[in-house]
Amino acid sequence: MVKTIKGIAASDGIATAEAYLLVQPDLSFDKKSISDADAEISRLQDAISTSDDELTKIRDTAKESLGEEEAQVFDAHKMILADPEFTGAVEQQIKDQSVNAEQSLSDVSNNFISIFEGMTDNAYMQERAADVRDVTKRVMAHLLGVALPNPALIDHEVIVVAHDLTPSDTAQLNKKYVKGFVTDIGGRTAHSAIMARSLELPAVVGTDSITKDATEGQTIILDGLNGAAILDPSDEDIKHYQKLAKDFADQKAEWDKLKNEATVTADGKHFDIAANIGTPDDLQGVIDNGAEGIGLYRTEFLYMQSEELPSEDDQFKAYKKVVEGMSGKPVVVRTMDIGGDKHLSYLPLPEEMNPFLGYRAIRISLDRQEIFRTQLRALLRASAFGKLRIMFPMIGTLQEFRDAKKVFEEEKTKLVEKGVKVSDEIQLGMMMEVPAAAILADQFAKEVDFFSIGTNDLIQYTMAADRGNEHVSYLYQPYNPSILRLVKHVIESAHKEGKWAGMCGEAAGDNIMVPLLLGMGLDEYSMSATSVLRVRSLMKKLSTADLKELAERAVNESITNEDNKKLVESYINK
Ligand SMILES: C=C(OP(=O)(O)O)C(=O)O
Ligand SMILES: [Mg+2]
Repeated sequence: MVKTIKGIAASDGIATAEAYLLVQPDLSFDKKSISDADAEISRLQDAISTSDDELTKIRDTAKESLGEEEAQVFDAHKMILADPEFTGAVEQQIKDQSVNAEQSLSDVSNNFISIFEGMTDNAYMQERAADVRDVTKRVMAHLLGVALPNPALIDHEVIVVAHDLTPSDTAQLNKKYVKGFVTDIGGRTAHSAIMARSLELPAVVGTDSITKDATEGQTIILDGLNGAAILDPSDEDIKHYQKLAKDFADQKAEWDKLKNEATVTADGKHFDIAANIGTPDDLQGVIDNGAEGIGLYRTEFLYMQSEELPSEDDQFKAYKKVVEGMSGKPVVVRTMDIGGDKHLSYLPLPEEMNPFLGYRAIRISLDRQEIFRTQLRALLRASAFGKLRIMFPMIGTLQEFRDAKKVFEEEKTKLVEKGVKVSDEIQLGMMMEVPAAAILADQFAKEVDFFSIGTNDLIQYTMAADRGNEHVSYLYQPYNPSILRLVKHVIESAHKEGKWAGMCGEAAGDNIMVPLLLGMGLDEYSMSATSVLRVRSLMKKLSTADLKELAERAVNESITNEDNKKLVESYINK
């Protein structure tokens, strides 16, 4: 029977395919005493050998579809299974303590994990903890006879159904077969949603219940435009959505015509529309969509896709590729923004009650300066190949900005002394995403070269509402006058000091927000590459002269987010 599940529209597009449940099974077990140790060891060996066969298959498929680097992690898993120190210890404990294989595996694995995680001065060994955890899960699933989802083995078109997808889960999806995803939790500005938009994968998040509603192999229509998943659709539904998909494709073809045009409003004012990227692989999408620069390169994805801290040379290659690939157009690179919902398996962070308010971004960089300095050296070297700008994430105090700038200057001086070529025109700016900094924007503006407003975090922190929590997603209110006042203050403060202000949060590509931002004089708009042409088309129809007054009303007269949504809608439809 047809069932429609509502959620949050996270990435545009419509897709129809079979459901693939990416759901972690229950791996809990009871401790049992056993009398026949040999039989128990043979059960363990069967589970290990099945896991090993499975890993060979996964590695080969991953290599073909995702590349050598992504496949290497599975080799590391196979090595653990082949390591007699690990498997021998599990067998020994079964014999010595007469316990079941599940208990012994769990004890030995926990022991290895805590030893590896304790090696705080050896990043390589720390990484092995994540591998042991993963491989233990696989063997445990076989011991318990439950199925573990293996997304790397997907070989036909599917829509992934999951409770949640981490950014690294999302990075591993093979676009050839995965046509979209739908999750129980999450919000529009969570990083997996942002990645879905850059991968052009339709996505619906925050449905609350999709993992319970959908069954493996069931047909799903995913409506990423309106935020719905239709399970077991009728012929009529299929026809309706085919029409919607066609209209969307026609609309996109219309926008495509603007690809080689500059972004100019109806009254002849030029604005820069830039794109946000996560990896150098996203560059093609930026060029295909005619962006006038890169306004945010989220470099943490380079760290997340690596098995260890990326070396200076590896980083240099990635940054050079992006800067060079943009052929002289500006590229704003943000230094590593780890923490919150972005993790590195090889850099275990302390368990925190509130990770978004914790040890993250510039706070880590200033504390672990060897990581920060390596990144800055790689960036400085890449600066010789194009128009590089650097910004720091999560700056909350002027002291943090000054400290980060000092480290940058020190690394620059050292490289110049060594005769390394670096650009003398690198602008240094900051993300405006912490309310404390936005309120003091007038003071920061004297010391930075530019601001880039990160509305995803600025809204989360101003409204005190977790950006990834669907239960409070109604508080994601970009047009709320409280947010608009902060944004206006940031833009005006920049302009007073002769600096520029951009926005790289998701709101920069929002149809209601854009007219307000034009009215406030925002200089640069950076968004998912797939939004660039839609926004260029919108700006062509707008006149900044009228919008100044509209923005004034939105900031000074309106009280709610809804008021402002209506205000802009009635202006556009007039
Ligand atoms: C652009 C932003 O950064 P991120 O989404 O990576 O936190 C933001 O916070 O708005
Ligand atoms: Mg942010």
